[in-house]
Amino acid sequence: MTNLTLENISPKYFTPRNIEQSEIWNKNISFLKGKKFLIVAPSGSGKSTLATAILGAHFQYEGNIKYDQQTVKNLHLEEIVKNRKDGVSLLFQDVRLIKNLTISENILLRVFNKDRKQFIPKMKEYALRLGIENLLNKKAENCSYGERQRSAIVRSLINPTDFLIYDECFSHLDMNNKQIAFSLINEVSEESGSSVIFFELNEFPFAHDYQILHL
Ligand SMILES: Nc1ncnc2c1ncn2[C@@H]1O[C@H](COP(=O)(O)OP(=O)(O)OP(=O)(O)O)[C@@H](O)[C@H]1O
Repeated sequence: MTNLTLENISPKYFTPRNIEQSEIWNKNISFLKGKKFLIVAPSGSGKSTLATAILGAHFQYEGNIKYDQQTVKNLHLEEIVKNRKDGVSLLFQDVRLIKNLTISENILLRVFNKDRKQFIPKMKEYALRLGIENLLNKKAENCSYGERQRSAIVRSLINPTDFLIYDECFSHLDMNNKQIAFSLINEVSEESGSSVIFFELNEFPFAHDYQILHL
């Protein structure tokens, strides 16, 4: 997928405050593969609503979301599921690791039916960068929230989709880990040619070259 388009979308179950000023709701926006975006919005303004709508997880919005020329609302469930393997992935705000699997098992789930062994060196390298290399054999349920967040970031990068979406993915990380994770996401996405779309409460407190959009 090279183009993710939002056509005049607005949520059905609530009306965002300041919707007229929004740079996204009720506008036409095209996210081009390879470009980087930071969507800034206060709590309750609809970040998770928009992120999950883009993933095709619900259709509770007016307007249309398109994957290239295809309208997401018209896709069959199997096509949406297929698309999540290589088109669009979302790191949910609540992380969603499978609690009784180890961190490495959770990470390698994103490899699907490819040969897992070939992804192990990359997993170890990313885990080392994020300081979780000693947790790979630990069950997710026994890890702290910040450790799970770092693990989920590795999972998102192990077999990257065309569009990588992150919903407040640094919320439990200290500044040092935030910067390390941000750099890793940039490096991997640039190598794979993926787009990155961050949803954040505030702008990043460090230098970046992301296009900022206010929800
Ligand atoms: N399924 C739903 N049905 C009805 N209202 C909902 C539903 N999901 C979310 N809302 C409401 O929609 C609004 C936006 O919620 P959303 O979770 O998208 O915001 P957010 O910007 O991600 O918030 P936060 O930063 O606090 O996580 C809120 O007022 C919320 O209560």
